[in-house]
Amino acid sequence: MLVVNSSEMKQIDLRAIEIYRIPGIVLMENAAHSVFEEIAKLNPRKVAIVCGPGNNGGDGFAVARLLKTHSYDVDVFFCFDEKKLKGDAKVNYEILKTMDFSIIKDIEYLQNNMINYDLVVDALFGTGLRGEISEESKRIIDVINQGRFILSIDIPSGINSDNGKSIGKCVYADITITFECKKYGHLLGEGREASGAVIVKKISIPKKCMDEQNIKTFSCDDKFPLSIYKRRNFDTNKGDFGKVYIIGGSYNMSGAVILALKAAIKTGSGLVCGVYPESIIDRVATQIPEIINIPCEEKNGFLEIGVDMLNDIINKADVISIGIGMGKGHSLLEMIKYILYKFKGYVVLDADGLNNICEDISLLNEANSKVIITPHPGEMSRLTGLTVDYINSNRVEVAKDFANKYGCVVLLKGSSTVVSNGEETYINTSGNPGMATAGSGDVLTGMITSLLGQGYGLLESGILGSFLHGKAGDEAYKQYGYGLTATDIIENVGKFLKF
Ligand SMILES: NC(=O)C1=CN([C@@H]2O[C@H](COP(=O)(O)OP(=O)(O)OC[C@H]3O[C@@H](n4cnc5c(N)ncnc54)[C@H](OP(=O)(O)O)[C@@H]3O)[C@@H](O)[C@H]2O)[C@@H](O)CC1
Ligand SMILES: Nc1ncnc2c1ncn2[C@@H]1O[C@H](COP(=O)(O)OP(=O)(O)O)[C@@H](O)[C@H]1O
Ligand SMILES: [K+]
Repeated sequence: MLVVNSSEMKQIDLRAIEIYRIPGIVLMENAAHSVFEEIAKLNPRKVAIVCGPGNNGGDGFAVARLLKTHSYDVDVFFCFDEKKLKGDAKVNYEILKTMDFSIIKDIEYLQNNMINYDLVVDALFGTGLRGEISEESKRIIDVINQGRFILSIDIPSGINSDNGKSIGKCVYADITITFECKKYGHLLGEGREASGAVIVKKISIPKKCMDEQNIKTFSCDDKFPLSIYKRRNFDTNKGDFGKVYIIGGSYNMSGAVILALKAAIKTGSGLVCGVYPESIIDRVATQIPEIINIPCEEKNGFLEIGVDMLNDIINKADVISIGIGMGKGHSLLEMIKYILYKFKGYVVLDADGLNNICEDISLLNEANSKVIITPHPGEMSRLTGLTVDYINSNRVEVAKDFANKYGCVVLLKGSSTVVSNGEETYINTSGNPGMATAGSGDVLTGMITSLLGQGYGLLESGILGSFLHGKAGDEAYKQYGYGLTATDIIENVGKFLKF
């Protein structure tokens, strides 16, 4: 499903109005109808609609009229100066005034009588919200949040529709009805939680008008990423699913590479090779009998792979994952460089693979490998010099820009993972806060490595991998709640890999 920011939505609306000659008031009426339809399903006894001074408030006024004409008991709250109203919002406000509507100015009234309302509609601010919100608006949001059931129109008020950040205070809705397509704010940051269940309704904007916007950002829903996953022929053998190498681990850090190797096997790889320091062979080999062990020379507990062995790996591998639990050092950076120049297959760079290349990030541009990087915001901050806060406020742009600049696929981890090849960008929202646990990212790396080996492309593996990782985490959550572990995620992956 398409995802837009506020400026893209505005351009779509403007084109619909100016080029396709659909009056704005018709769009607002359609928006109001679609909200009315959803409210009717809830069959409320008494509804409070809290309206703001812009078109989001205009939607609210129109919904109030539709409810009233269908004999619902509805009160409108409007705590702003009516002189602020303009355009279509003003038209709908004026209509209400002709209908003997009680438009209540005092939000305390709602607070004191909340018990009487079984539905509160939040039509305070939509995609036009900018900057800080006043104490007065915060007070209104506090009161809305006391509602028994809260429906937000377009986006919960207080959420920045471009990045999901709460600008001071926000409504926490049970459901959000939005128009034509999702906004970034429904999927990212606090907005993901604040939106509740998001329902997308058509408001008669022509498909051509949408297409002309040339939107290349998408949300992942159940159907889409799973439809990438291919059924296997009966007549297959283990060699058909790629030979993948996971290079990582150090004397003090063996768990991460074990998790990645297990995840690769459990995601369906036929041949998984673990390349790690020889001193941890007992730990790794006893944990995963299914892998091919390639113990290597080491110095002070860190990998020191000779050129002959590197060449052997490069010749045999379809996919090489580098970095997990590997540590940082000059010879490790040299090894990564060597692989990136010599190897023409897929490379997954994660964790210390990324921490090592921070010193010489331009090597990504010179790479002959096809690279996917899987940083969390901290790693992305080290790679780019941007702050974690900036990265989290601009997740889509940061991932997209990096992918463009360095010619790789970027999978930016977090509660909503963003995957971009610079042109197309996907936002994944499967997963849960229980997955913020040590080793969870190592599992994702193993899964992506495995999918690349099975023939999925860089972008496909990133999208499918992050989606499956989240789904497996959601299954693990059902069993163990926030006590879920990285191993529990691995155990649940297979549930989604069947037909
Ligand atoms: N376009 C269309 O065709 C359609 C659009 N539709 C609907 O329109 C909505 C977008 O409407 P919008 O652009 O009028 O913005 P909206 O969210 O109501 O807020 C603007 C108002 O809030 C105010 N305000 C802003 N920031 C503030 C702050 N920090 N603190 C306090 N006040 C602040 C701002 O004041 P100003 O900055 O102008 O002084 C202005 O008065 C969209 O979400 C959807 O619901 C549907 O009808 C379908 C068709
Ligand atoms: N709140 C959350 N909701 C969904 N997924 C999450 C959440 N927190 C973390 N994750 C996922 O868990 C993984 C954590 O990876 P990472 O930070 O690299 O951890 P580690 O280094 O311990 O393996 C990422 O895939 C991330 O997207
Ligand atoms: K709203």
